[in-house]
Amino acid sequence: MAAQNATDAQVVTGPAKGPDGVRDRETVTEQQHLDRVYRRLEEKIHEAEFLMDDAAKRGQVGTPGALAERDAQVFRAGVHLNRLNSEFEDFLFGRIDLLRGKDGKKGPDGAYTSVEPADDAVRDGRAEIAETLHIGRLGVLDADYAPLVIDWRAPAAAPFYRATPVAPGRVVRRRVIRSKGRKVLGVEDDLLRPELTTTLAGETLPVVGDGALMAALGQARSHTMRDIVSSIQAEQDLVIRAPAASVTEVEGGPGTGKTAVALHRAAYLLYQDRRRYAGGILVVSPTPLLVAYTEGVLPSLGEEGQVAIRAVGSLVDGAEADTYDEPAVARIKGSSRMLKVLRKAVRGALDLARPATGRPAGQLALGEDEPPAARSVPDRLRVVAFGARVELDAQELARIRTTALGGTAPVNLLRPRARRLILDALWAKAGGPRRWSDPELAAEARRAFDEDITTEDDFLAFLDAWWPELTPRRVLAALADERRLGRWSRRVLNPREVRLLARSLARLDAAGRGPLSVHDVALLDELETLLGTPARPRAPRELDPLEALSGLEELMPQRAESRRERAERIAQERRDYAHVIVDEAQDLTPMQWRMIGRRGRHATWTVVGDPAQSSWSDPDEAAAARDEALGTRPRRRFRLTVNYRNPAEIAELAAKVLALAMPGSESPAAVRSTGIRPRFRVVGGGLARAVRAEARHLLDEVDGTVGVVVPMARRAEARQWLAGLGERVVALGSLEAKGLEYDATVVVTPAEIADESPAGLRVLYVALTRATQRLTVLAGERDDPDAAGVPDLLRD
Ligand SMILES: Nc1ncnc2c1ncn2[C@@H]1O[C@H](COP(=O)(O)OP(=O)(O)OP(=O)(O)O)[C@@H](O)[C@H]1O
Repeated sequence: MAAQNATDAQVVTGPAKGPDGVRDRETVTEQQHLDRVYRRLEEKIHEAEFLMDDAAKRGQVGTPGALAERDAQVFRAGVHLNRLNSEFEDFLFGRIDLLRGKDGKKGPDGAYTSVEPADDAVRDGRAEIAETLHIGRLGVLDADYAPLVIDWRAPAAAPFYRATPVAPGRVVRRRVIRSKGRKVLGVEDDLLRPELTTTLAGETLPVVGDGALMAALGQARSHTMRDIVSSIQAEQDLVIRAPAASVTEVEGGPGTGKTAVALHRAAYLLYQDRRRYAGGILVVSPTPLLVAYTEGVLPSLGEEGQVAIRAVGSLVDGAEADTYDEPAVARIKGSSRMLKVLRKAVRGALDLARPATGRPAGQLALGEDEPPAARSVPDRLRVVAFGARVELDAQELARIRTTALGGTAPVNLLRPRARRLILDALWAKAGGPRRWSDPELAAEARRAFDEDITTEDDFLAFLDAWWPELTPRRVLAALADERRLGRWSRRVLNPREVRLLARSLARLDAAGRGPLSVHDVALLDELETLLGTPARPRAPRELDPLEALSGLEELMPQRAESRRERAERIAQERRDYAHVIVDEAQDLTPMQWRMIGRRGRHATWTVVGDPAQSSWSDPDEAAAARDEALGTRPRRRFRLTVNYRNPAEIAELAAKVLALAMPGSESPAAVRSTGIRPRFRVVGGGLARAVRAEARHLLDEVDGTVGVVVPMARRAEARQWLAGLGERVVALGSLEAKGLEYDATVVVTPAEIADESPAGLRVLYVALTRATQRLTVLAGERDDPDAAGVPDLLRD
């Protein structure tokens, strides 16, 4: 690991490569340790199987005590089996050799806890290694409870990530072990106190190779993200292990590891406090593509099904957004001004249909399949009471509705109140209060009166039509009527905005069915809160006593749902999380912040983002909404400074756009350079041909993936351009590129991307920072390319 804490973008080169003999010997040493670890794991598997067996027998005894004991044993044994049987690519990946510490105290993992060396640990530039720790994905103790492997999240593992030559603590040598399954492939060392002569078991400490981090960064990319557990850098480790109190805010430019850090932090929090966080962490991602790209990371860290990772357009159950609004519409839908409009809409929506003049209540057409908006709102109610007809007319009904709607309670929850007011009015009109002088008899008569009326089918039909239970989708669809929307948004939206918004929602039918955009989903969520869901009797759920033990389901194959199903179920059942992680936070609109805020009212938060990559046009408004969602909770801020994704040559080009997009902001320092400069091509004989040719060229150049980033408006056609080129290449709209990375990218017509929205330059900056190895820029006419094909925006 050569570049630990390479905050100034310089690779701290490790010591010279050891001779092959030393390398082989050290590899054998680590192989022996790994063999020991696996032998111990096998013993544990046998133990676990025995426990499972034994527990099953105890279960047959059948007393409550025996059952509880069986449950606990099955659970523990199951946890072991499940973990031990997992195929880890590199179960063991690190080792640190440490000096004697200040005191002799040991932690629960069997390692010494002292961070600093004892005063006399070094004498005359000589020291002995007093402790060697191996770091891996899970902790393993030997039969005597001595640590064979320390879990990467345990406090004792922190020096592996944090020690630097400037502040080495007790660490003398840090070793990255490359292994696959049971085989050690090689080791790379990093000497943190090169000035010392250090001995290990009497021999001079051998040191081998360098470049573990660089090897990781240079690897070909696939369509799924890898974990970085063996090469987390010091500044990243500080974020991952930051205490979960209140809000942890992380900023950093493209490629600084924000997403990786956020996911590793989720795993760390689970390790720290499983009771609190299991099933209770929500990660919000900007796009379904980024969800798909990142969702394998937590399972590879041994945390399966415990964290809900959801795209911001999929946070509302049953609403899967697959459409992007044009920027002007997105801007309206995302703005907090929409809150005022929606507040009016939920109350106004009760009057959606035209009054059905002259039609008596009880003869209303209320066909089940009829869309709600087509139903008529009755303008009078007639009942028979005390042998006479009693009627409430349109004016009286309107008055009752206004009274019922007073206050801010959710509209659907006000229906019982409205019903009561109607019965009061009918009772009064029928002369009920005058008929009985005895209060008890009067109360009895009133009860009978209410019961008679409310069990009439006609009355129930009236109520359903006059105060229907509104759904968020129905109200959203109601905004598609320009005149109605104009009324509800008076002095909030201007006529042009009203037109744009209404037109964009015309995609939905009257019941709100139809394609939703990402921004519609936040509106639906807001509407759900404003409308409220009336309590309904629930079907009693059959309880299995084993379910009381958290995490058990995933261990019982015969009953288990798939892991993905489980994660989805957790997400559906939970509305309020213990920890909310927001990735690409700079892109959230005020309405989206409100939606996410509702899911983390009692949560602690980790918020990662980069203002320079924001595709939201009004950052101040979004910042205000973010403040509101996060409330007054104290915030701890971190900054990541090193770009691990882009080689310096690509980062340098992107920095030119950054200077235009956000003058004065700093680019993160690229940690490596490839010597390969970005390529420029001018679109000559047609865009499709040029893009296809360039994609082909790059597929030959790299082993992994190629991403072709196009303006949003060209998204659909771009997929056709690449047809038949295979799975390594994908086309994506500029907004979809967020958070993703490819070995090589083609950025198509930068000026068009920049012109697509007020935040277009920042969107272009995102597009230019996706490549790990190669970048080609294809300039169109609007790019005004120079003789070398360099677009105007990318020139010095
Ligand atoms: N310590 C590390 N060791 C190895 N690889 C790393 C490390 N840190 C980051 N990376 C790699 O760098 C790349 C960028 O990381 P990541 O996507 O998390 O960055 P980001 O800050 O979220 O970027 P963006 O803002 O562009 O979305 C990933 O391939 C990640 O695996």
